[in-house]
Amino acid sequence: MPAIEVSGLRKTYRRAFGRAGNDALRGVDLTVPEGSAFGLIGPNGAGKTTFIKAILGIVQPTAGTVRVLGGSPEDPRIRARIGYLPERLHLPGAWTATAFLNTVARLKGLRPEEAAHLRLLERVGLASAAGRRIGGYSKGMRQRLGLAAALLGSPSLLVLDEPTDGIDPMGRVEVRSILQEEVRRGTTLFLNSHLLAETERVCDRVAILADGRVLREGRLEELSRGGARWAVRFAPGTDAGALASAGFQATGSEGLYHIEAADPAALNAALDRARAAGALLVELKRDGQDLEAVLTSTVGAAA
Ligand SMILES: Nc1ncnc2c1ncn2[C@@H]1O[C@H](COP(=O)(O)OP(=O)(O)OP(=O)(O)O)[C@@H](O)[C@H]1O
Repeated sequence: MPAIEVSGLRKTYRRAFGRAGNDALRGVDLTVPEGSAFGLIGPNGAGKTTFIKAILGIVQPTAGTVRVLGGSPEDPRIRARIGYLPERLHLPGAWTATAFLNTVARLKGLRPEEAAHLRLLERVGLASAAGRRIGGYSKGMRQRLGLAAALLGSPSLLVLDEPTDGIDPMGRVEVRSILQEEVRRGTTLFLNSHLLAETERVCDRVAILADGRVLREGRLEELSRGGARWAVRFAPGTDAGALASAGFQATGSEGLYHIEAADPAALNAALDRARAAGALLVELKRDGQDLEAVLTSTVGAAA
């Protein structure tokens, strides 16, 4: 059973005074497999937040169907299994983080457990600020608290709208490792982020949304077409003829070669042939497009 199954989803925001509506989603079909780490990317105004709100039952679709964790997003039993970090967080400034988590736990139908909440605050790097008023928190601290609230009760599905917004680079590394831990635990992750490097590091599937439509969807390595092609750098002085007969194509740049290898065995066999000819490997990386290039070329081609 997929974690999220959306078909023919449309959302038109009505405008006042009878003016034409604003089509935020124009017929979206999307399936998010259970246990996947799924990234939604796209330009400003593409409909990403609207899509997230629709799968959470926060906005009512104009047309189409939404199933989440096998049920309706409006079912409180389904909602209790979803952790959500919204794009714009509204936090009560006069409260402490612990009081806030206690209330969120109650709203989720969980028993407030102080020790567990403190562990959670520690996990998001807020242990030392647990007793401080939220009003005095920085933007990044507020995001971390929002993430802690989303993680309450070990949800089956984690929906995060720009989770690292305002978080410093060190903090992003921490957040990333929390998300990776959750995915390893079996949680399905649905991530909307403009930080494509984050999506690339955390997600295994990606959908590109633009102007209310899904332009591409698939496994990250399929989208980046980097699966079979490798860039290999050898130490200077290697016999170019020997490398060519080992299957490496010269690029014109000193020591840099390309090779197509369907799987790790084929890649290693080619490297063994090169080494047998005296070549010394210096650098090896996949020769695909990064997500930024995939996004800009996909959106550019559709415009
Ligand atoms: N409450 C609303 N009323 C009217 N129009 C809205 C509303 N919310 C969003 N829209 C419009 O719907 C479209 C999609 O907005 P949405 O916020 O879903 O995009 P997004 O991809 O999340 O954008 P961003 O990356 O800038 O956050 C935009 O044209 C936006 O102006």
